[in-house]
Amino acid sequence: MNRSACLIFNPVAGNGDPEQDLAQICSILEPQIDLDIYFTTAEIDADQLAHEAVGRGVDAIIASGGDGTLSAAAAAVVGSNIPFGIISRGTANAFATALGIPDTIAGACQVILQGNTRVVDAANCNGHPMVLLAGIGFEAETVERADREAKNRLGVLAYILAGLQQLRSFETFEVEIETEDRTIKSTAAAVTVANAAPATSVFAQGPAGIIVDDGLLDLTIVAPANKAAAIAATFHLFQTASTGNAADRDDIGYLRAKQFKITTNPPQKIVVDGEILGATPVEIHCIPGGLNIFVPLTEEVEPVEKLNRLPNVVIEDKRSKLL
Ligand SMILES: Nc1ncnc2c1ncn2[C@@H]1O[C@H](COP(=O)(O)OP(=O)(O)OP(=O)(O)O)[C@@H](O)[C@H]1O
Repeated sequence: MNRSACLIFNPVAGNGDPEQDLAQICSILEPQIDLDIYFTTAEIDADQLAHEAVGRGVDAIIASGGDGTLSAAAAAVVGSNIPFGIISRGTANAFATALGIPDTIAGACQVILQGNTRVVDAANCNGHPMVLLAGIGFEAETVERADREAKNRLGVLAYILAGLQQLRSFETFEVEIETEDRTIKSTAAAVTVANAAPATSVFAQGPAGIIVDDGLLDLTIVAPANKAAAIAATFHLFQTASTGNAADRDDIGYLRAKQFKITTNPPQKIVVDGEILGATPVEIHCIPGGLNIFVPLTEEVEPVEKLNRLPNVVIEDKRSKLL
């Protein structure tokens, strides 16, 4: 018997041809999965459609669109234990990259067909579900600058140009960060709290690796003294993220905690999973194991060991004694 799933499809996401995209998805999935297809509209978003699907008790929910659609649908699925699949068709595709899911339609569909799922954390930001990250300050301003029209014209370059423009009006703010056991006060240009983040979300890349199922959130604070330092700090984060190292500059700090309460002076805009969501103060807490996501099958990595050339080495296999 075929599996079944609710497919939530944003027909205006990205720059592709939505009819072709949908036809491709159906041609790959429908031989094995009965799809019940719902389209987002300007009035009915992925969040509402996913909520309704959860209410109907569907077997699986698949969302296809840009990061906005995927995050909104994921948010509605948090805590339901319903397997969730994503097919990225957006500009940045941060959601797929952060979770190691292919960002091509064919690749993403294969992952769903394989049926392998992984339980990952989610988070809650001022009452709204969050899967990837919340950006305060610089990143929020950049996202706001990269509007729909610019994204249609320029794709991911729209974010880069918006970032460069934003750097011209570089500003810092006072920030107070409260965790379950500490309060930290500093000045900052950007504060990012990540549950999961692709390497391209540079302002989330203070720590060496963001673990998506550790029950903790990673906060990065970027506090450059001036524009030149801001550029250098951004470049440093870009480099360290690409090489998998933790940031090592005095004006970049990071810490892990289960929850953060962040207050700024003056108030700063917040972007959550790519969408502007009000302004500070903000409270964010981790929801351990909140999502059950279709992810690629990965080969088990054998623990590495190297013993055989040690001088006078003797290795005794205890299991053979028991036989
Ligand atoms: N049928 C529709 N007509 C107009 N707007 C829509 C429709 N369906 C969804 N939207 C809007 O699309 C936005 C979400 O777009 P989404 O993030 O999926 O794509 P994107 O902007 O192309 O991708 P990215 O976030 O990667 O830049 C939401 O603001 C939603 O209201």
